[in-house]
Amino acid sequence: MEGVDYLRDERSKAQFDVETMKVAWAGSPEAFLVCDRMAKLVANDPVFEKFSKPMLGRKELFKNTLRKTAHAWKLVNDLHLTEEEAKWLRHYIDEPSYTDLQWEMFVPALEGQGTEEQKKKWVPLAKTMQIIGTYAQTELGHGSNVQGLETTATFDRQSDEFVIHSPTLTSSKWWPGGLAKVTTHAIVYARLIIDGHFYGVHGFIVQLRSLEDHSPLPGITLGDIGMKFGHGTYNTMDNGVARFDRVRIPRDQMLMRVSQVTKEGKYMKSNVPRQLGYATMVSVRQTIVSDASKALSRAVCIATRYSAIRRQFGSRDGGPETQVLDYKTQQSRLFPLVASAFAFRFASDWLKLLYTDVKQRLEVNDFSTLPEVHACTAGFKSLTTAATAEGIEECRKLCGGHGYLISSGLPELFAFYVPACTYEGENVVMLLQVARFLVKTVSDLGNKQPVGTAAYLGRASLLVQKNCVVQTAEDWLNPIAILEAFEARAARMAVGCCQRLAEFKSPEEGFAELSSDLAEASLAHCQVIVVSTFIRRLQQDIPGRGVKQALEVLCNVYALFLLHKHQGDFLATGYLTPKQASLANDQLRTLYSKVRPNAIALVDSFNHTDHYLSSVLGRYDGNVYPKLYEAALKDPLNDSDIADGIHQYVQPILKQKLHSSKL
Ligand SMILES: CCCCCCC/C=C/C(=O)SCCNC(=O)CCNC(=O)[C@H](O)C(C)(C)COP(=O)(O)OP(=O)(O)OC[C@H]1O[C@@H](n2cnc3c(N)ncnc32)[C@H](O)[C@@H]1OP(=O)(O)O
Ligand SMILES: Cc1cc2nc3c(=O)[nH]c(=O)nc-3n(C[C@H](O)[C@H](O)[C@H](O)COP(=O)(O)OP(=O)(O)OC[C@H]3O[C@@H](n4cnc5c(N)ncnc54)[C@H](O)[C@@H]3O)c2cc1C
Repeated sequence: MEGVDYLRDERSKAQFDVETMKVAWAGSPEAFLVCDRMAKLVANDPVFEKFSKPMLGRKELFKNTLRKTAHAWKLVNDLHLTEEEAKWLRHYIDEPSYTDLQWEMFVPALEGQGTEEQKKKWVPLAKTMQIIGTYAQTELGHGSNVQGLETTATFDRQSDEFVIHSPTLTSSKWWPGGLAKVTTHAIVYARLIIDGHFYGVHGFIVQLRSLEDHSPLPGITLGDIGMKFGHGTYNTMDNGVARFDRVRIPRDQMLMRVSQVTKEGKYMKSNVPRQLGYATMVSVRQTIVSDASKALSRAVCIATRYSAIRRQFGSRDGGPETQVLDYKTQQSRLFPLVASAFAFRFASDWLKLLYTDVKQRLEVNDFSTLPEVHACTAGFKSLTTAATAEGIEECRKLCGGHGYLISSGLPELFAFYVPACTYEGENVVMLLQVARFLVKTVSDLGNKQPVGTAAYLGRASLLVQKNCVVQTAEDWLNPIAILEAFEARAARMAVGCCQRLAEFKSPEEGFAELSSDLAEASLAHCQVIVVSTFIRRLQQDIPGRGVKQALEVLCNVYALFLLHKHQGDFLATGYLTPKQASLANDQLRTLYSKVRPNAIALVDSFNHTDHYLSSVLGRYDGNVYPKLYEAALKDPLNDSDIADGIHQYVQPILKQKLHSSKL
């Protein structure tokens, strides 16, 4: 029956004001209004329909996304949307497309690495979509090792040009989004060569296609790299390959904020560190953290609503069976993920502030906080994407068999999300960047007091000696106890690694040998920051009936779940006793009971539309079974009772005359 809310009873149990929680989740009343408006705009526009996507072939998928992207751009202009609104519009359209690269990478690369003159020329062209650009860094042979890229940019003094060339097969640019069929320009990362000397990898603005007829320019070979994991998700995007055969570009198309090449061929370094050439990656990693909370919130919304509808076992005297959401095992798998979505949300808000601060500093050539911001963005990127990818898969399993149906929304979400663990810095490689920062910080403790996110390491000598004072399960509700446990474990792991590094012949050899331990120490460090960010968020004013209390429960769930998951670390580093670890787990069970009545209201607070969720299991009204049936009937195989191929391939088998020996 239409109009019935099958989750009404669940919603009535909420102990907090959902509307205010929506604002807390969005970040501010203004942010909530923008998201809400853009979500509804997309949900109510038939052009953005996406339920038929799984049935489309590759070419149709790609064209369908081009059509949606063109419509979105028209809306941006017709409705005079701000950049922020346009970003949310893209988000809710929910289809990887060339515009992701245009806005998340091409424009930021121009803005961050271009000179004032270059920005003046190129940024307006990009922002009005008169040119469409991508970020062409990765090659067939190298992705993580940026300094190992092989594409060359050789300066030709005579013509005042750079010659962009792909000298080997492995130097082919490979992966850039939009490159295969759409983009007219790219920031191509290449080794700069002047008079036979190498000057490291730099970014160059290269025009790829004619602005008249869209054909590739002479000397440039472009193509698609082929189908990717999952069907209807990343295959909407034309990730591409590019080869350059001595393609000439004017000298002023090298991005010259970090270093310049004069027309005489002199290489000049600005007063800025070369790492600024990596600034675009910092910017996108920060966005990826924010996207992690969105993707995880989507998965847990589906799994929580479905778990309230789904019933198995426990019926007595013909009464209703137990909602699977009431099983402690279901809660212990699901509620930490709900809590993680909130933790990542607040961590990303904080990271945004940190990034905004560093951006302002970079503009006035203050590079002092760049290493810390790089470590934070790299570490958070790794922590949040790994947990989100695992979380989406866990949500699929939490939905039992139906979770495996495309109509559950979870397989496509997983396929769409999982490359985030690889792109923009492979997750382990990113943790090793955090490790470099940690090793430096710990090694320097005698000379320099660490600040910001590493400040707790300044108390390392104390943290390696102190023991946990928790005596009861209730003691684990104290944020000071929680935070100290995380700091002590992280400090002990980092200090332990540094002590063992000293036993090796060289730091490089030690770093390579201990890299697994270093990656674990880095994760522990990042968890300190995420937990402390959540705790600090709760120290702020949070209006609304019961909102702060509900968030406090989630904060404790997040922290104690991590403590339970990594109790091996906490015990091995000697800060906790097994009894204290067990008390934490007791408290965790109590906390799950506190989350239970609020479960549906918490996921309602994400304010996700049914369009965005695209999940029969996660429908707002909980009308799962009739809609599952309806969705199944729409499968093309159900167009007729007798499918194509039955007469040709099945009936002959059924009608075969068997020899008696085979009977
Ligand atoms: C939200 C929308 C999504 C849009 C779709 C996304 C589509 C995907 C796009 C992409 O994937 S684009 C390609 C992204 N590629 C990568 O992320 C490559 C990963 N590799 C690297 O980032 C680096 O090369 C490295 C692994 C971090 C460093 O390797 P290496 O040790 O060789 O570095 P060096 O060049 O020698 O520099 C080391 C020095 O620099 C510091 N550093 C490294 N990165 C940064 C940075 N981003 N910002 C600031 N500083 C950085 C590093 O810590 C070292 O410092 P020191 O220890 O020497 O002080
Ligand atoms: C969907 C998608 C979209 C992308 N879009 C773009 C784009 O628009 N533009 C672009 O330029 N690129 C893009 N990329 C490429 C992406 O940035 C790279 O794939 C990524 O940086 C990882 O590099 P890699 O493929 O070389 O992995 P590798 O580095 O080859 O990783 C393979 C394995 O080696 C390990 N490893 C590597 N180095 C080390 C080390 N030092 N220590 C220990 N272990 C190590 C890794 O942990 C991993 O397990 C995209 C990739 C994907 C999947």
